[in-house]
Amino acid sequence: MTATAPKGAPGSPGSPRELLLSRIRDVPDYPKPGVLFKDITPLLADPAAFTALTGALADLCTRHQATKIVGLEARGFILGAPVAVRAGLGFIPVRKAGKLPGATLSQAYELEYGTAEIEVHAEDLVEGDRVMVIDDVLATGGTAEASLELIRRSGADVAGVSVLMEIGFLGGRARLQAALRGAPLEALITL
Ligand SMILES: O=P(O)(O)OC[C@H]1O[C@H](OP(=O)(O)OP(=O)(O)O)[C@H](O)[C@@H]1O
Ligand SMILES: Nc1ncnc2[nH]cnc12
Repeated sequence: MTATAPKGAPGSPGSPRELLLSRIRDVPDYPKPGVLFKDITPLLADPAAFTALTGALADLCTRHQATKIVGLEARGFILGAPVAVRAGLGFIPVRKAGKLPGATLSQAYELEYGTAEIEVHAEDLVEGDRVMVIDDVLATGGTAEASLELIRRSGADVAGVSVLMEIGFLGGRARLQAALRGAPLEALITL
């Protein structure tokens, strides 16, 4: 007799992971030669997949007792806002520099080439908050690392970082270790 994984088991056909994976489109050489871009727009367009995704991320927020959600511009907004609604938590946007009207905390970080800067409204995160960072992709980890610096500088605690997918060979997990200070980094899919 041949053993088969039950429908819905992790990694089996029909599992939530397989559903999500099947809705991520690979686009070679975008936005520049040599990059395999992971396009989530097919997943966003599929209500069953989008619902499964936001439910899984909201469960992580509940499990880690988050009290606020930070979403990283721009794709982290698309995921983080419905996750916040599902988890019953407030949503805090971390934006690229120059987009927020109030007093901000800013953090510069290294990209593959050059530097970038992200900001959060200073009043949005305070001591006592437990913040879950939500994004679609963890690649080199530079963006997530800068967001953790912002959260720590605000006085808030980090409940974790939760992403749809981690591109393992780019080393983001190792880069984030120090900034996580033991908080969990979870990816629904590791590539
Ligand atoms: O781990 P890293 O190497 O920092 O890369 C991951 C980040 O890159 C992408 O955002 P991008 O800056 O392309 O912006 P977008 O969401 O506005 O497309 C992605 O949504 C993550 O935020
Ligand atoms: N390969 C990739 N695909 C989608 N988003 C990304 N952000 C950083 N690297 C990426």
